Amino acid sequence: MSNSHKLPNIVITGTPGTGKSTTAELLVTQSPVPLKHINVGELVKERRLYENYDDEWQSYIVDDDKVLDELEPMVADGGVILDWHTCDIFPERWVDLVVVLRCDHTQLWNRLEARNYSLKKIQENNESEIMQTVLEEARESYPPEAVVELQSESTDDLESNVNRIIAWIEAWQKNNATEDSAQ
Ligand SMILES: Nc1ncnc2c1ncn2[C@@H]1O[C@H](COP(=O)(O)OP(=O)(O)O)[C@@H](O)[C@H]1O
Repeated sequence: MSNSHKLPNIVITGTPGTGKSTTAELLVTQSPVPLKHINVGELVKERRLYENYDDEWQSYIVDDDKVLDELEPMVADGGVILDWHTCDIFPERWVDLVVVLRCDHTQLWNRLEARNYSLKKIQENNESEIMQTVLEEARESYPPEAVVELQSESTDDLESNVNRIIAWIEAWQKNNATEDSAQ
């Protein structure tokens, strides 16, 4: 995708509560280039891209094929931020950068408690963060140079993460412009 698009697609992933949406929203407002934030979890709900709802885990059983069909035209032109707690379903060719947000588990616990998640769901997510499940998933699904792990525990982290992603986008554009003119 990087060869045929003027802007990169970026996945922002991480355990629920690590700060994906907050980071994506700030990135959209601060980016010098236009970016579109897609909260994939919201999209799944709005467009019913699920098989059913699991009461016990309080979550949707997502229909991956439906999600991919829905997203394909949206990512085609680049400049999209895909915000989701999982990343391995997105084809490698769609994605130019995968940002995995991380958070100290005590702080994560408090954030999820503030969301009124059930104890079971808080424990599940907390354990997943400790086991760095999403990071492992990203590393298994994308080339090492495409995966960046960033802490998201403070407002300073938030600002510096957004600045780093913007710097990365600018570098990507420069490389891409060089590739375009060389063709
Ligand atoms: N870097 C950060 N520093 C402080 N609070 C944060 C940070 N990132 C996220 N938060 C807070 O944590 C909560 C969860 O953030 P959110 O962006 O909704 O997470 P996610 O999209 O990963 O589920 C929100 O209340 C948000 O304000």
